Amino acid sequence: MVFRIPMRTRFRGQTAREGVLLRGPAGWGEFSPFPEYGPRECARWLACAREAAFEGWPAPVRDTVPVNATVPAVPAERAFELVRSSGCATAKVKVAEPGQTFADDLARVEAVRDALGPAGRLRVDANGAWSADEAVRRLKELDRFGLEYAEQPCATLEELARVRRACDVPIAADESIRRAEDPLRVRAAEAADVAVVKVQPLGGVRQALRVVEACGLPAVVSSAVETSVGLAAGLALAAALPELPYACGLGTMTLLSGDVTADPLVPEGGALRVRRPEVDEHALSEFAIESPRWLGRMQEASR
Ligand SMILES: O=C(O)CCC(=O)c1ccccc1C(=O)O
Ligand SMILES: [Mg+2]
Repeated sequence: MVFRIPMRTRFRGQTAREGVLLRGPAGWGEFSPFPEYGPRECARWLACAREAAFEGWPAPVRDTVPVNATVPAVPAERAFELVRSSGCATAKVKVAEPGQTFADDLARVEAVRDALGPAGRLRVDANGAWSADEAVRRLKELDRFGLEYAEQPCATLEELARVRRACDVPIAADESIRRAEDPLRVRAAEAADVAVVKVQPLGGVRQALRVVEACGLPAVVSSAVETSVGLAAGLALAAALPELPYACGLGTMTLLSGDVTADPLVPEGGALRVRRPEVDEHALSEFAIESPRWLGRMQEASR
């Protein structure tokens, strides 16, 4: 069944999340690759949905997973409110949004530090938008608000490595880790201190566990802004990792305007309880759409 759920705030240039939910003997799985992704990339997203529906996941080693509040490129006052109401002790702030200035970033990050208090952890995510020189300058400036790390400040591994050598802020690789072979490149280039991993692009929980092991870096499990069905797969990965030193980016349910379960995976006291919510047929019907395009995408991904 195909769904379309409007987002509360534009994120990654998107105003709604669409995808397919499939049901198998092990439960529901979500297939929701972003619109621009081709069949080869989509095949891994589909493998993740199939694992969820037909195999299930490895046993968890913890029963709660701390999460960060995710702060889109919103005005400072909104950012403050978002973090305050999240109950999270860690926040991730989007910076370098196209059409905005560095003054906007500084104001947003300052507001988030105010909302968190001095003990909170604050990370920024530039989605690869800065050059290496720009990143070094801007991270040094933003670090007056105390940064836990900077996620993907630049696009390439070479740039990430240069920034990592030139400033004290730890570097996390996100877009640089999309395929199973990527972590080894990140490690070889000494480009990052932290690996951000997402279950759908990596092809499921088992595959992602292997990727993290091969990478040898501490992992942060992050969502692709999924329904609770997709989030549950990320949560299963975070719950099964031998070590989890950082809060995960799985607190994104509140970015969507609705969910396919009556019991959404939203953080309580800054953490998610490890579980797999039941899909609710009534909630599902509210967001169901007809879409031959999505069924075609799924077919192409299975070839
Ligand atoms: O990490 C988080 O806090 C939430 C997930 C997130 O930011 C994200 C979600 C979808 C696509 C890209 C990104 C990103 O990390 O840039
Ligand atoms: Mg990111």
